[in-house]
Amino acid sequence: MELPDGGGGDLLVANEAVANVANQEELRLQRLREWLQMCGVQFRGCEIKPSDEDAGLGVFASRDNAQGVLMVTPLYLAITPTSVMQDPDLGPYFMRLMEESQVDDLDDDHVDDRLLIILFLVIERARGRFSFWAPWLDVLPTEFRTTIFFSDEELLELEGTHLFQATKTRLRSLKSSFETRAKPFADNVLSCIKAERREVEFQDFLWANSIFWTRAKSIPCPRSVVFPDQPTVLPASQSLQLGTASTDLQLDKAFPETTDSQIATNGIGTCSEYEFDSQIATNDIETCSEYELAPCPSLADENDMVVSELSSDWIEAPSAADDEDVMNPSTISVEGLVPGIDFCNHDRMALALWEVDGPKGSETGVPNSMYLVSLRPEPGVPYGEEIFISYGSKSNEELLFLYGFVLEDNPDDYLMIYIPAQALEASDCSETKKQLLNELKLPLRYLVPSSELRRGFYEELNLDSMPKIPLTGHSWTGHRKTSPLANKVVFPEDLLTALRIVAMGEEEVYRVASMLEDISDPEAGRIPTNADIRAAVWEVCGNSGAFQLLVDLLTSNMMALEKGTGTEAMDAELLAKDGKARSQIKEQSHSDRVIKGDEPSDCNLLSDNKRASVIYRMGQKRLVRGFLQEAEMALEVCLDHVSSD
Ligand SMILES: C[S@@+](CC[C@H](N)C(=O)[O-])C[C@H]1O[C@@H](n2cnc3c(N)ncnc32)[C@H](O)[C@@H]1O
Repeated sequence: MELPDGGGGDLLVANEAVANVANQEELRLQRLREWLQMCGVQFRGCEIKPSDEDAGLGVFASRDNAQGVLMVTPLYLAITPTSVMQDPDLGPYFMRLMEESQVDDLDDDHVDDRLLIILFLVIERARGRFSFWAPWLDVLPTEFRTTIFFSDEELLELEGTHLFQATKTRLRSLKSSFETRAKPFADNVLSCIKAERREVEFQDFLWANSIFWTRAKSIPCPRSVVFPDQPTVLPASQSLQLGTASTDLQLDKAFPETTDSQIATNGIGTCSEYEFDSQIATNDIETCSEYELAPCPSLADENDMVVSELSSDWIEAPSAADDEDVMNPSTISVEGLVPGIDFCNHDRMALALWEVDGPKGSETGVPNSMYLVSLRPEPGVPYGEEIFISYGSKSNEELLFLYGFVLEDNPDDYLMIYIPAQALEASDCSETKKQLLNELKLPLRYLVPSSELRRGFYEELNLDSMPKIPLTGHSWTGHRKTSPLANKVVFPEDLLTALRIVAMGEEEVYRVASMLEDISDPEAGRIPTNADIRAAVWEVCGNSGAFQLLVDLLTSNMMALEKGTGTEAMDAELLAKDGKARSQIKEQSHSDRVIKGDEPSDCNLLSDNKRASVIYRMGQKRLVRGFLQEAEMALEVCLDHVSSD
């Protein structure tokens, strides 16, 4: 057919190219489905396909009124430290690596369970078509929107936020880990096995790292899966490679049934996936190790942000699962990837979740499996609707850092308030203060949920519940009265105690020390308790120094944010213009866009990374403003209270 103008030919070529890509994608998906089924994954009313939400692939109802168990993945398919060490091809290399790493003890670059899985992914991907996992690896994302993938220019959109430093720190530590551990190991292994590539690059490591953190879960595994009774039994992947019709049966034998009781499920309420936020909210430095964008609590440079450990919510906080382990020794929490269920996208209000079925398979008929279950009431999920799970109540800071997306007006946002180590270091009697903080196990950084603002001074006054004054019964306690408005204070008591300690002047330190001395009697075995220390600090300091320091900290926090990227109002304007441009684009028909060959150019349209950054940083500015107002009002109230005494 003759085309009316020369441009028509180009358009045809462009459209053909688009169709070609779509066909390739469909082929890859088909291969994935067949592979998953061959591996024993059961689809019971759902399928994996591209998500409408610009979120890559997702899981969708494949029939009307889908309900109950929708997908089952046998746990022998999970990639866990155990499965890596038992891999028929790579296991011996990993065993040796672990042994060597124990001897080397390279501080930061030791090989932990997570690095083990990340290295496994790096190598399997480089093996290409020789990898047993190829059909799964082929459909996994190759591009990420997490901040470690931001260009330098995009990263500047985060200047002044916690994520700015955290991203740089994370990249530095990944680089070091790649050079000292990952590359030498992976290149060595790849030179000894069948593989498409013999060398790996830093980008491969970043890819594997992102795949792990965006998809890994803490799985309450039956003990028999983690420690199979017969380690010499043919491991899962090798049996599968044989490609026999009875693959499933062979695999089942790899993990013999035990007499252990049915393992506990990990649904909402019991699964720590859903409790990660509360872990953070405890502000406990020990339990908060999953996600620490915090400044180093040791006396590092103020700007030396660390991400000592980070976690996705696919990886849940350890506590609940650990509790489960203690209560039920037949399960052990193991971090790993579970092909199939790992395609579920996040919705904080999701009505589906994953659970683990025990050795008897009483929920699914598949012993030792993970399953996706929809709790949507009758009539269930309609055909074609996406089935989401909740990754937990996550702030935009976490979502962007760990998964590469944010939620507008995220109700789970929080503000990280930290006391710079320098402020402590530069203050009077810093050593004594450090001792007090250590004694009371008070960290220097706190996560304050945005929801706290709902009960602050700027909400309706509520004087019903009177504050509790810390009383220990010593003659010197109870003199300092608390303002009746103290129940409006939105900041955690631990943060206030830490601030009181850091803000103390020399004289106050001596007074606290002398009060504690009063009640000490080492010969009688009487030493001040933590409650005594808190009470003494309260008696001497009250709240004014703490609130003044807090106001100063939040003011400088706001200045850093605004110096980096402008005011909250400027961000709001950027988003409003972007929103307008986006809706205009939506109005254009899809075919229109295909014919034009690319996205309409609109200078108001923000790139996805920039838009996510603006949403996140605007939320941070809003929170700093809100908490600063609260701190200023609290300071005013407590100064009034002191002067009226
Ligand atoms: C566990 S994977 C889910 C499957 C993934 N969509 C895929 O294509 O393989 C998690 C990733 O999915 C994407 N994702 C999940 N939920 C999302 C959401 N609500 N909005 C945007 N992206 C989302 C993010 O890229 C995230 O890092």
